[in-house]
Amino acid sequence: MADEEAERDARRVERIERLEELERAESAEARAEIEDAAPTRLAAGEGSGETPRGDAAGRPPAPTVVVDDLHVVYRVHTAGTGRGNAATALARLVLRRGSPNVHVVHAVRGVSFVAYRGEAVGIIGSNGSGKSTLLKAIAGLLPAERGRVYTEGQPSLLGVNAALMNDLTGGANVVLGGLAMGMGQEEVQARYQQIVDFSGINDKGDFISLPMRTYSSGMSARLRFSIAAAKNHDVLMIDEALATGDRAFQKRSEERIRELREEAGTVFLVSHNNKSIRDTCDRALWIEKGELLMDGPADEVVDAYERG
Ligand SMILES: Nc1ncnc2c1ncn2[C@@H]1O[C@H](COP(=O)(O)OP(=O)(O)OP(=O)(O)O)[C@@H](O)[C@H]1O
Repeated sequence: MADEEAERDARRVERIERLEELERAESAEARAEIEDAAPTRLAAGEGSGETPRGDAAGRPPAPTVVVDDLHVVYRVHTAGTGRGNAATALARLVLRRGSPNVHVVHAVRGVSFVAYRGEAVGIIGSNGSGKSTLLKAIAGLLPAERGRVYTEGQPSLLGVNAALMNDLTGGANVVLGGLAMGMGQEEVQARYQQIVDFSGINDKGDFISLPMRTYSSGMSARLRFSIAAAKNHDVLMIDEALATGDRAFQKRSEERIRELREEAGTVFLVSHNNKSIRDTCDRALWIEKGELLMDGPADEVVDAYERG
């Protein structure tokens, strides 16, 4: 048992060193050399029990996200009671006790996994189990209390709460969103109609010229997904967006997610819709109380989750 753990740790360290080497590599040739030199076991999926597919030449796939013993803690400052004085505050400092008014939530507890290019990874678990927190930490929006996250490229978190400007029209938000994702003016113009058509916002009238605050939550979520999905991402993380669209939109989204994966990206999908996870993902992580309970083929993990 201890040997297995030591072996796993050694593999993690090797993977991390290789990713750091990749980060430092100055040219595409140097990166290709490092990737070619990677021992196959570095590319084998830890915990999933599956060896991820390689490329057409049989080379092992490149890791895009390495999460290593990640812990994320929220500290919520609750309203004080007004009691206490400088002496009690000093005692707390000296005794290294936290403030009684700080509520600590340990939302992610020691999660480790490696995701690869071309994978779609579903994240499932009950309410409050830590799924969204995990995605935010991978996107770099929350700091790790302990452990580390390594990513290849800039991960994009697409949530139903992603910030668009509610007072602006849907159309203006398509332009803003495209620019914010790094597209040029011309590219945004070229893709504008495709984004609007994909979202289906104009299917029942000219809604795209109305302010977004007049949209239903489903319409807003569809437009957000359509804007984000217009670009190719190294790592795209989607939080529940599919749950809010109708069946036709969900089908289009699943198709687009498949394309994004084929374009060599990695997609993470948080959803309470088990069918979406089964249809869209090949692998799933089951998170419960902040811990990784199971990591494996999506069908097997969802089956186990449904059995409870
Ligand atoms: N901003 C925050 N401040 C403090 N605690 C938080 C915050 N966000 C989430 N939490 C807590 O962290 C834990 C994990 O929440 P998280 O939103 O990651 O779960 P989830 O699995 O995505 O839940 P759901 O399925 O309901 O969306 C919960 O106990 C939640 O109360």
